[in-house]
Amino acid sequence: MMNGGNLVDNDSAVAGGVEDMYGEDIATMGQPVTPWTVSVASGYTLMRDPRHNKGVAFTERERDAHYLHGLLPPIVLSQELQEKRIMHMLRQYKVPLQRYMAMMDLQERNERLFYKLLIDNVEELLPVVYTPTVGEACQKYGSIFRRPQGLYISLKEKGKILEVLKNWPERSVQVIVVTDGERILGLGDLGCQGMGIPVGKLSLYTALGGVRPSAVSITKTTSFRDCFSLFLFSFSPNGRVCNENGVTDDFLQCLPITIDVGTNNEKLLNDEFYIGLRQRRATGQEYTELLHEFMSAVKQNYGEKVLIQFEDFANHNAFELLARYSSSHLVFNDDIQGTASVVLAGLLAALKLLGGTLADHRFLFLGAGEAGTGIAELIALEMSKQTGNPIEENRKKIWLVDSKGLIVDSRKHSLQQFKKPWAHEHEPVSKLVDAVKAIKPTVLIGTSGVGKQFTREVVEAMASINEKPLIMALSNPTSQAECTAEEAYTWSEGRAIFASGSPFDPFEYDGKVFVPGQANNAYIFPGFGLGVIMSGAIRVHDDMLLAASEALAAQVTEEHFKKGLIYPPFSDIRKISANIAAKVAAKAYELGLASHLPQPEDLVKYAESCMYSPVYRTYR
Ligand SMILES: O=C([O-])CC(=O)C(=O)O
Ligand SMILES: [Mg+2]
Repeated sequence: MMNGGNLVDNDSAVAGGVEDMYGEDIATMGQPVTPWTVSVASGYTLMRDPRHNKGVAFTERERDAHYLHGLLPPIVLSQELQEKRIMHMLRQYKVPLQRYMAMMDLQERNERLFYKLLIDNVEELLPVVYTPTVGEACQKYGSIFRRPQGLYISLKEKGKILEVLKNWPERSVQVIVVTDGERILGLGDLGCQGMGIPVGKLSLYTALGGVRPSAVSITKTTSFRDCFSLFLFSFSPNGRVCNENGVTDDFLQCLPITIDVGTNNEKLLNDEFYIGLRQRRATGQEYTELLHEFMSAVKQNYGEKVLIQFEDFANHNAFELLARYSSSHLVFNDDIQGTASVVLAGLLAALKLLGGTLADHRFLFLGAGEAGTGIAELIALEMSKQTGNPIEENRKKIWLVDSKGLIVDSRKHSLQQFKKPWAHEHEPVSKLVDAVKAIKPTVLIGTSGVGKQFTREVVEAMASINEKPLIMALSNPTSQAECTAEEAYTWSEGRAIFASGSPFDPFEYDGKVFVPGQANNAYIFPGFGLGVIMSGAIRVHDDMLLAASEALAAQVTEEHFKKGLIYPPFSDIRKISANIAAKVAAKAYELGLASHLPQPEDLVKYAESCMYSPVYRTYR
């Protein structure tokens, strides 16, 4: 039974909170906790433990109780002042990668301070720990490598994956984000260096969605043997030292994983600092078997209810993995489903500006991969919900262009499976601008992974067809965006409604300030995951994605619309995530997929009470 764990006094579990999953959440903030299960003669180890370290914020009483005197300068600072100091330091760095490295160092040193910074300064720091900077970090991961983060599973571990999972010190993992590094953002194959993505995504799970973090504390790395010898000296006030596995903490956690099957990136293969297997990618049966072993081992080790988020797999594997495991595992593909949900939310909100219903619009995509076809399908599904029309009818309002031109019926025989539903009757059209002129879309969506494809001609064509062209340039990072905010506003003479995957600054055109929205799946997956976890959902259902989209769209207010925004600001993300979580959980209960019974009465309040808070706890 996973109860409050050892950081919280078990007797004082309070109302609210997910009692059997979370001990240390907002609902228990006021109570003192024991930072250390195995107390030792010197507090030095406590200070080196990122999960419990507070640096100069340790109070006099804590310094007394935990043998810290002399190990710290005399000053005692508040967490707020520490935060101010580090923000000031970060702003001195002009190179984004330096900020990224400073943030990673902070995460490794003082986890709560890291999350406090991230939560309080989300709009400023999201581009540092996430897109676009995380993309550059992955490209240079070998050169900037310090302490390993996350779990690496390579071809070398074939046949032993379960053992490797057991090397990870946390037993109670709740969310896994896994990549094989083949399609990192729009940057392509970065092999093992894709690890930056699962690490970054899981930081957002915690900062934006309140799911417990993934960093490892020293207590939990203690082996049974170490525990035993320490046990001879002392034991913790609540009497719990280690269980028989040498694991001292039952909290449910996040786990970043990279599966290394090689890389086809020549530059990395020749890079002396590359951290992965120096071989070309395994494919076919070898790949399938490794992934199958992985999926089975995860279920065996962590049980049915661990949420496995697939991230940045190449198209040819992403669809298949999702299809193969969605009936046996709790799986979610962020690039297909998360992106679809966030874009649909933007469209639902944009209807207030554009008028009409979803079914009144025509959609053209550049890019027919995971994001493109995932979004297209969810739009068609929502249209069906709204109109009662069969989904095949609705698909006809949605057109996709790939690298060979408009997807049309005459190409059907040579198309990959996931593109086939979008092959409608039409003459072949090879260029995007001609497709815009032929299809006359009201909405243009870029999911190609290739930058600068929405040229002046394309945007002007959209603006000549539509009073308010809706243009979404979703490819990440910024370098891969189909066009910039400035280009969209200028070339449409200030008429475009624009959103992008990576952030752009506000832009002034003709005396008016336009604030571009960020249509990034970071709006959805943290709240979505929280909703799945708090309801104990056993499977992901498309209706849960639709519920998430509707919940996000409902957070856009009149004030946002006035600025041309179709997404609420990221600064409100914790509240937004709680609302998304509540709607997703409600849908899981309605569909009979929830296993945490009975259903809490007020799901929003419940979600909020479960969320991790980065404020320092008071130590006994
Ligand atoms: O990471 C992001 O910013 C969004 C995403 O999933 C991707 O581009 O693959
Ligand atoms: Mg992704």
